[in-house]
Amino acid sequence: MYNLPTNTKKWQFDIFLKKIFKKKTDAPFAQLLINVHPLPLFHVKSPIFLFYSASVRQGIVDSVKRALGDQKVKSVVICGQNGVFCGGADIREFGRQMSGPPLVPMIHDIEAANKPVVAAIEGSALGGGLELALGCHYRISHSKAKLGLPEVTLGLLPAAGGTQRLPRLIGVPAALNLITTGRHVTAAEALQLGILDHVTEHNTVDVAVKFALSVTGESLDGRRISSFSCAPLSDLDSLFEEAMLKVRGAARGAIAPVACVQAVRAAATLPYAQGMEREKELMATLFHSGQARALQYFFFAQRAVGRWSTPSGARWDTSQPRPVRKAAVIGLGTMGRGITVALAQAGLSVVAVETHAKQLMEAKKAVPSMLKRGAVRGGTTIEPDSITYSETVQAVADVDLVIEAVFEDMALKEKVFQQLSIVCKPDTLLCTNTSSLDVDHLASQTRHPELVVGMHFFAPAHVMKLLEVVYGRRSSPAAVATAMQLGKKMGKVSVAVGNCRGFAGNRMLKRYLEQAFFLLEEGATPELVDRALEEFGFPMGVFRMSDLSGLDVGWRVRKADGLADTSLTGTSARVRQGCRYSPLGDLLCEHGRFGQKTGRGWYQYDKPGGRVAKSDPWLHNFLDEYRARHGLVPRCIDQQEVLERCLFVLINEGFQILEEGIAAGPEDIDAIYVFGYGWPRHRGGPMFYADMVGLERVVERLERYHQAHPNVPYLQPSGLLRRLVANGSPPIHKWRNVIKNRNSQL
Ligand SMILES: C[C@H](O)[C@H](C)C(=O)SCCNC(=O)CCNC(=O)[C@H](O)C(C)(C)COP(=O)([O-])OP(=O)([O-])OC[C@H]1O[C@@H](n2cnc3c(N)ncnc32)[C@H](O)[C@@H]1OP(=O)([O-])[O-]
Repeated sequence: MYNLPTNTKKWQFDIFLKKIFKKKTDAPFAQLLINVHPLPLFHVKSPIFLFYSASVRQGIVDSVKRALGDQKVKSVVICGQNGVFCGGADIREFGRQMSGPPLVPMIHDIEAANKPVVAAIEGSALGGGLELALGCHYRISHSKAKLGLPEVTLGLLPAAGGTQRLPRLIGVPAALNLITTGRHVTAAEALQLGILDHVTEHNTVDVAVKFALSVTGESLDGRRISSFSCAPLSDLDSLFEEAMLKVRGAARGAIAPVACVQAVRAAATLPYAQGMEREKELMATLFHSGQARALQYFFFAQRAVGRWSTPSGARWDTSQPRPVRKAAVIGLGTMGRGITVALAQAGLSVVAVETHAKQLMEAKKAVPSMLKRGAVRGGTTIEPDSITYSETVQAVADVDLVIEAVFEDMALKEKVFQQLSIVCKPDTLLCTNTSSLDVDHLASQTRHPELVVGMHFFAPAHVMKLLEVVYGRRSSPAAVATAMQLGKKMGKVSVAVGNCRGFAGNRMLKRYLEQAFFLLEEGATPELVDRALEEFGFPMGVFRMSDLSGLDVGWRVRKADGLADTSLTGTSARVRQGCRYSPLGDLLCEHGRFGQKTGRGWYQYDKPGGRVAKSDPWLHNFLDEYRARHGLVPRCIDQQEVLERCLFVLINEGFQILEEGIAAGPEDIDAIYVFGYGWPRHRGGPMFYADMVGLERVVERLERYHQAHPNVPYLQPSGLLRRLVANGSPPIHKWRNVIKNRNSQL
């Protein structure tokens, strides 16, 4: 077996072949194993996209041509390098001018070859990588490999024959599922589906070589997938109608899944060549789309947040995380239970503490069933004794890290941190799951404030991917690094943010919610506002979401802030600290309308805990009376205004957060909103959306709404937003430079 360095030039490859031929001619098996240009993958800094980097594609095209043209070569094995086959196209290249030999003809040449070509798959065979393997006559894989056509997650479709060959190989229903979801499958599932011919635990290339030798000279007619027909289906139309309904329902406006269904339909209804034309046509509708740009931006954004930094100069690559083997959770309410489950699922031993006997009992029942459901979903098994329960904080004396998740009340949390500071080992990290309270204040309750950080989980904590890691003024780099790493170990996307009221996510959400309330005052209805946001792509509009999370949660915070005072009348009823305020949410709560949990909120539900929201005539009367009482004349509000007021204030607060250094870059805010608040991924995130809409337009609209509502100061465009526009609205990947120059802190 011969390996070539990745940057092998064509002429070097020729010399390599000459040397091989010279040396091996007398070898027993004259069939030459052509390691068709080792395909390095995922070496950071190494080029990943082998098919689209012209030189690599040229290298592959040349070596395959040479191998296929050489009479002495009886079979070919295509394999990767460093245990990875190929992750498909280099996504970074999509924004650039494409060059070099096209992918499709190369795969055709391999498929049409008159000698067996075997793909030896290790690590990943994704996108164009799997499409190459589908062009081969046989596919051998290592048992740990992952395979898939994830193009739809990048706003694209498999455009190198994947939509035409996969349905012919494994059938339309299975291919539809893989292509419209973009999910990765294990080698075992790929074998069961019929994608693979053999799975091995051993050296895949060796097995592939032996296999390639064993099939030398055999007919390949039955091995050229493009010549297959799709397995007949009883009712093709209803299958595709159903599939289209399903993707449209799940896609919430994303266009790639719809195009994927159309492309697979072509495979089921058209001859291969016409199907390939259809695939090409559909890819052309996606390739330069805004959604594809948004999804490809987000592919890198969610990886960029791992490279965190803080204003004090702490960074991901210079801060050493501490090992965390044993953790504790204080408070076993809804959040505490979810965090306990997530820690156990990450393989940690957990001490779960609840001082209220009833709540402890309920948690002891709930947590095991949550773990069981998780085990079924994730195929994971949890050691039954990995969680121990206790009624006293003393039980956490020997843990490495504690997450406090008691009721959202500062006085209660202060007491817990004072206790922990006494009970725990001096180097134990003390973390709080508060969603808005002051982390620095809690740190000041302890002997080691440098070991205090926020770990803000999102409900349900064992399901939601987002984790805001909140660093305080005195949090040490090691404390931040440890929390970030633990988050990753729990399968979370951890985003480092600074300590301020509501941190990043909830701080922006407050502005979004307030604008929604103001829109109701001015004539909108919850239905109109929610429809606009759901058509934009949110899974739930702001009012349906509030009903789900409970109106009383926000009410408690507003009361704690001294805002929720419905005894005020006249103009002062709708003004707080000189700014406009809407008591609508407070009034609803005073009517006991907390949302789904009470069966009444902004909508009505068939019973307390009901999930299906129905318009509520009571609510509409209540709004009419409220407007009349405050002399508000309702006006016609369209979806555009709803979107601009709700989303642009959220975005503007995002810029304010970047300006203050609370978040290091736009990717952090976009990851927070996509993974924590349902911002549609195919819109990239709030900051990317602002870049797409145009920063000038965002400024112009905000100024227009501020003129109309001068007592809403945060409608004024933030300084950073104005500065970016003054700097010619540079593209989003250049914003960090503008931020850096302004903010010496960063
Ligand atoms: C014609 C054809 O039909 C079409 C058109 C296509 O083929 S479209 C392309 C289809 N292919 C994909 O969608 C595969 C995408 N990649 C992944 O799913 C994962 O990467 C992975 C393979 C499962 C490995 O996960 P990982 O967790 O081990 O490492 P990582 O942190 O994710 O990645 C490690 C580093 O590699 C970078 N990277 C990974 N895949 C990349 C890719 N395809 N292009 C460019 N960079 C990539 C990534 O940004 C990171 O960089 P940095 O942050 O270190 O600077």
